[in-house]
Amino acid sequence: MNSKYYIHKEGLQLESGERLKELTIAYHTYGNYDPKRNNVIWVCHALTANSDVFDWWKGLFGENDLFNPRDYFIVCDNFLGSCYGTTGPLSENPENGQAYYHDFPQLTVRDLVAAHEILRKHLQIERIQMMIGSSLGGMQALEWAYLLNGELDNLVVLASNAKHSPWGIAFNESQRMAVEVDPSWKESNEKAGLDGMRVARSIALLSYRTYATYDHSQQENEEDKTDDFRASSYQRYQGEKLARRFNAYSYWHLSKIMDSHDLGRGRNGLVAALGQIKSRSLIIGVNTDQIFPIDEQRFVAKHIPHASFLEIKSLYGHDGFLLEQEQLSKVLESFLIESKNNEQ
Ligand SMILES: CC(=O)SCCNC(=O)CCNC(=O)[C@H](O)C(C)(C)COP(=O)(O)OP(=O)(O)OC[C@H]1O[C@@H](n2cnc3c(N)ncnc32)[C@H](O)[C@@H]1OP(=O)(O)O
Ligand SMILES: N[C@@H](CCO)C(=O)O
Repeated sequence: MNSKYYIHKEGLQLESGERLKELTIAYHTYGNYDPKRNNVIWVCHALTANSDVFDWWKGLFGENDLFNPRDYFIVCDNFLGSCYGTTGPLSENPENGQAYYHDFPQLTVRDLVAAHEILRKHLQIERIQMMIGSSLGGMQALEWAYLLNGELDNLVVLASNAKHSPWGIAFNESQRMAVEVDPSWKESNEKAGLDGMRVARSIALLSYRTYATYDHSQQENEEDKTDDFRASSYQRYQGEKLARRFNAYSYWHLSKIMDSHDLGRGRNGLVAALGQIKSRSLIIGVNTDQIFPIDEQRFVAKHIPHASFLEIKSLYGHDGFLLEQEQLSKVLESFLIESKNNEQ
């Protein structure tokens, strides 16, 4: 992946009151600052992605895509608690030299944003032309946009919300229950809870896709089948695919982080908090999203002073934000052109 690493020796005070003594942040940058340092695109990735945005968001980010290293200085960092290089449950706890495993502290979206802010200062980025985040990444982007003032020109939030819903929390709790009933979850090693996580990913996928997605991609070719259905092997394969690249501790924690998301907590509620966001904003929803229904994005757009709402169409439900690059590329290009015209 060729990540870069920043080690922040001062550590981080968490919202819970606990403290991470030392913090490593893994990140990627592509391109260079323009002479005015006004070409920074910062990406806040979603649940199981990583900082290599050119790898997982091709079609939107790449050498020949809208966000390319000739025109932009692109930054993406792996967020706190994940497992792609930034401090997480498998990292060494400086207090005892062992991996944190079950002792990793509970985090909130605000802690993740505090880590992004540490990296922004380390990279001496004074102004971000556009921040883009989707799903859990969109939660971080909104939270960070609330905290930034003149430093952020444009905000793009995709398939996300301002406070996680009871429906979303229920899906997350069901996934944690799957991890917790795995007998190996009680152990302290890298493989603990992996069977449970396989089930959890299968549950999650039902919220990321739709009836129509499965109807389209998992129909049987044989008429008289009574077992071994394609949809069954698909669910199992998806669990397996995640187990090859993730760990159950991070997965468990990330779902808790998502549940913690409430932009209005301690800030006189959501409407007041959204009203404080100064950046020009584009809030995008996927018409078939079952887990972050588009009314959530309409609400966000309605209460940010300089925001517009846009709906993209997809067969893929929530995961449409990762797959509909062509539609996204067009709308984001227009958004950036309008933004430049407004500046002149
Ligand atoms: C190191 C890394 O990999 S890092 C990060 C990469 N991932 C991320 O960034 C997270 C974001 N990405 C994602 O969540 C997903 O990749 C998405 C949403 C973009 C796409 O989902 P996918 O799982 O690739 O697509 P889809 O749902 O079409 O499934 C295709 C896979 O299922 C397999 N599959 C399809 N039908 C079946 C079936 N009936 N039975 C078994 N397997 C099946 C395909 O062979 C394919 O396998 P492959 O991924 O090994 O090639
Ligand atoms: N399917 C994506 C998005 C979830 O919001 C992921 O695993 O990161």
